[in-house]
Amino acid sequence: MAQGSIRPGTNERRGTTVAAAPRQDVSDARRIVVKIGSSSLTTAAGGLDADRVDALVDVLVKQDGRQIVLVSSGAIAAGLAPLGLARRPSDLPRQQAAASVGQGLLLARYTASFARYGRRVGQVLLTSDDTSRRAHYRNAYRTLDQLFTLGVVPVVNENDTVATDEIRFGDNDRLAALVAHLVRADLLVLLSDVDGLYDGDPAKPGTSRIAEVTGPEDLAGVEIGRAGRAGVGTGGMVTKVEAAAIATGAGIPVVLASASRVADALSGAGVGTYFRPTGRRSAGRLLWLAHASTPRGSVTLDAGAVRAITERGSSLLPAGITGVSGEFTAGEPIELLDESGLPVARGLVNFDAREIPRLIGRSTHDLARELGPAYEREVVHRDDLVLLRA
Ligand SMILES: Nc1ncnc2c1ncn2[C@@H]1O[C@H](COP(=O)(O)OP(=O)(O)O)[C@@H](O)[C@H]1O
Ligand SMILES: N[C@@H](CCC(=O)OP(=O)(O)O)C(=O)O
Repeated sequence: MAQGSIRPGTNERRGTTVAAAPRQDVSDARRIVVKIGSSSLTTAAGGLDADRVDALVDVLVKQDGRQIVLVSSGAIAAGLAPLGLARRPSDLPRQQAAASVGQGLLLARYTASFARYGRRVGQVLLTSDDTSRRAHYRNAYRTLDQLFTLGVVPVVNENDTVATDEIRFGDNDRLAALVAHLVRADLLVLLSDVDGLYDGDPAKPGTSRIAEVTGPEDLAGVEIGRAGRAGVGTGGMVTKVEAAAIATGAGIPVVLASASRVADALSGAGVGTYFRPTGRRSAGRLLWLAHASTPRGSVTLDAGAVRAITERGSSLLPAGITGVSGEFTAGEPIELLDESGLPVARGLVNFDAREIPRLIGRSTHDLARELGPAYEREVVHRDDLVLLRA
């Protein structure tokens, strides 16, 4: 582990304190995505905890001059008791049934809680898959922006009832990072039942909180675990660290903190773990394409096509394709492989898989003459393509 670059902060259980670096970008942030996990919204018995919802809302409504998007998990957890389920089911249909019952209850809880301050909430349910499509991405942005304009607090969750295993986020951490990018947030705050990222399993003695992560090299050797104590969360720290990497890579700072310290986390105080931005801010939905979509198949490119898309920013034309695999329809995400089968890029394809064999190696001009003008199009347009290698 790169011990030198990790700044230890307060190890609350051991009572030692080291001053953390100031987080100016956190205190200056105006548009903020706050994500809260199931484990921070439930009672010990597993039901939705109204007091914890109120405690969160009490802080969020006091963020004067700031726009907040709340990404809230908890639909499945909230649906367990009404369905007589003792614990979170492991199969997708019962998880979806629980989410279907619980999402309404979750929103009703937020609606009542924000109403104490005369504030309204709006439900936004997103799937990972459709948000990588251009029209849907634009629409999601427009809806969220309009909710801000109207002073409504958007409460986002994954659309659990329609998401299949293949396209599911499952956890809301990466969804929150992509929403932060979608709304061009200045900050992402991930709230959990643990007060930050630890250098090992926090349940074990001798592990301590990491106050700041400056880049991926700081995480070498850190034991990032999955299971949560409460048994209602899903991704553990793995998905939180992945979410932090997505957001910081897009220029958005991240604070990972305990839900009970949300006020401090939002103020820029040295609580939790602060992940410093590593990349530049970027616009567009291509981040979604890289991180949210599940490719439905692939096409293999010859060396010239690989160079054209990686070095010249070109679209992928039929002439550069040597093979196709998988079942996909036009508009779906596919992977673009080099001749050795390694992924080069991901893109939204303009043809069905079954149409591609007869296009392979042909010029768009010839195809148009032979098959009609509809065939004079790229297989993947450059605007729908994201490179997976630098
Ligand atoms: N290195 C680590 N640092 C902090 N927490 C960790 C680490 N490894 C595993 N965890 C576990 O991750 C849990 C949080 O993840 P999860 O239960 O999915 O929460 P949430 O519902 O908030 O998304 C913590 O309760 C903790 O037990
Ligand atoms: N969409 C799901 C989120 C699943 C979940 O448990 O996520 P998290 O607690 O953030 O790890 C729900 O609302 O139950």
